[in-house]
Amino acid sequence: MTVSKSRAARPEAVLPPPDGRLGSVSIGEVVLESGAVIPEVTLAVQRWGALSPNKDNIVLVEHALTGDSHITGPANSEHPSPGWWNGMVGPGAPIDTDEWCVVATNVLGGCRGTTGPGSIAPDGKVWGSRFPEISIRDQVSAEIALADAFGVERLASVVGGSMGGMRVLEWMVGAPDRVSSALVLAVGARATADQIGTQTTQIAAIQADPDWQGGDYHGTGRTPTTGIGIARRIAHLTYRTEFELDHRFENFSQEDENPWEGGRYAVESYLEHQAEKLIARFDPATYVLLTEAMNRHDVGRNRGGVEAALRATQVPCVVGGVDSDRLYPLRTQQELADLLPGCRGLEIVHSKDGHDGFLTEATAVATLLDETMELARRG
Ligand SMILES: CC(=O)SCCNC(=O)CCNC(=O)[C@H](O)C(C)(C)COP(=O)(O)OP(=O)(O)OC[C@H]1O[C@@H](n2cnc3c(N)ncnc32)[C@H](O)[C@@H]1OP(=O)(O)O
Ligand SMILES: N[C@@H](CCO)C(=O)O
Repeated sequence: MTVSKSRAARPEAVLPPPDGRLGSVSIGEVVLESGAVIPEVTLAVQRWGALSPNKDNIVLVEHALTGDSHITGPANSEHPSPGWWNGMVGPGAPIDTDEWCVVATNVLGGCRGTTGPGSIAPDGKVWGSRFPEISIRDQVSAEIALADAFGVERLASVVGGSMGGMRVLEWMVGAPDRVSSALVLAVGARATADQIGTQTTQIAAIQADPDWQGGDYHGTGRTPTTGIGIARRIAHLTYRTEFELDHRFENFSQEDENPWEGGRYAVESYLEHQAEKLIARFDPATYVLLTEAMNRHDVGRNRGGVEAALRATQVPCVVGGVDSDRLYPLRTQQELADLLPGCRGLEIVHSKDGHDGFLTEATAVATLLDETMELARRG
């Protein structure tokens, strides 16, 4: 991680209020793995629960690809969707906000309050295609800078699934002295060929949309909604399972529609619905940027490879995977569980929902969070 020169002179940042209201924290410049610099980075931050006097009770919750800092609570004027992990955080919840100070950010490159391609660059114009390529490691550099800004030496825990799990791994391996415990869910040590294959296809769909305009569409009145819609439909198929889709939709037609006469299949309508929901809430340029960051995910890069990197961190952790996950198959979590010295063994979430099981299987995920919070208590 690279510390901004200007950061040392900054006054300590103040956490947003403990009721989940959206806050914004400037962390100055972030120097990226590539050597490029983003000069002024602002992170959207939400917080639930009181900070302990010695600032040692923070649980950082990391969102996945299209999530954001709104992990819990209803949709509101600041957030068009309800919290993506509702039920997991709050008084008496698995991450009990009577005990823990829960912090969530919108990731570097995001589109829900954090600096990203749709933000205004220092020259007063939208970043657009000029926004530098980033990595998962860069996203964690920004989060470490945020902890510095709050004067927090060590997180009690960092937890997350999918792209959130990638950031958990980068914390554990890149800053092991700053994390007391972790939950790594539904992710692997590096991107697989299958993931890169489907993800680059999603990027191609967005970039083939004439409204993409080389990534400089912000402010033109044209947005590559068709492209991101197709990307989401492809992605959503990877998030669910063949069995669950066929059980629900078989080869049914959608209600009054007839596929022989230009109508849709039920599963087609379902995927279009998922696409429309994402189109309404997500910037295609962020989708491309974050998807490329996931393609680059490799916790072993410049650390002697995956095995050396994972074996070198002693952070106590829980590793969980979903048995029906075709995108991040269990073998990828088994590798993590085998190589991470702080893991007692792989924990398997049983689900029909595939990769989305880390979002839908509330009871099983709550159990994993309980175990992680127990590790956090041991410090
Ligand atoms: C990391 C993050 O968490 S990001 C933020 C939240 N997550 C996402 O957006 C990820 C994408 N979404 C999903 O993966 C899932 O919808 C989840 C995980 C949120 C919920 O999963 P499930 O509860 O299994 O929902 P499911 O996949 O059945 O989708 C239900 C929706 O499909 C709609 N639907 C079902 N059948 C059809 C159909 N034939 N035609 C059109 N729409 C349909 C339902 O009406 C419902 O709509 P709504 O969500 O607007 O109320
Ligand atoms: N449903 C998740 C999938 C990626 O893990 C998302 O939209 O972020």
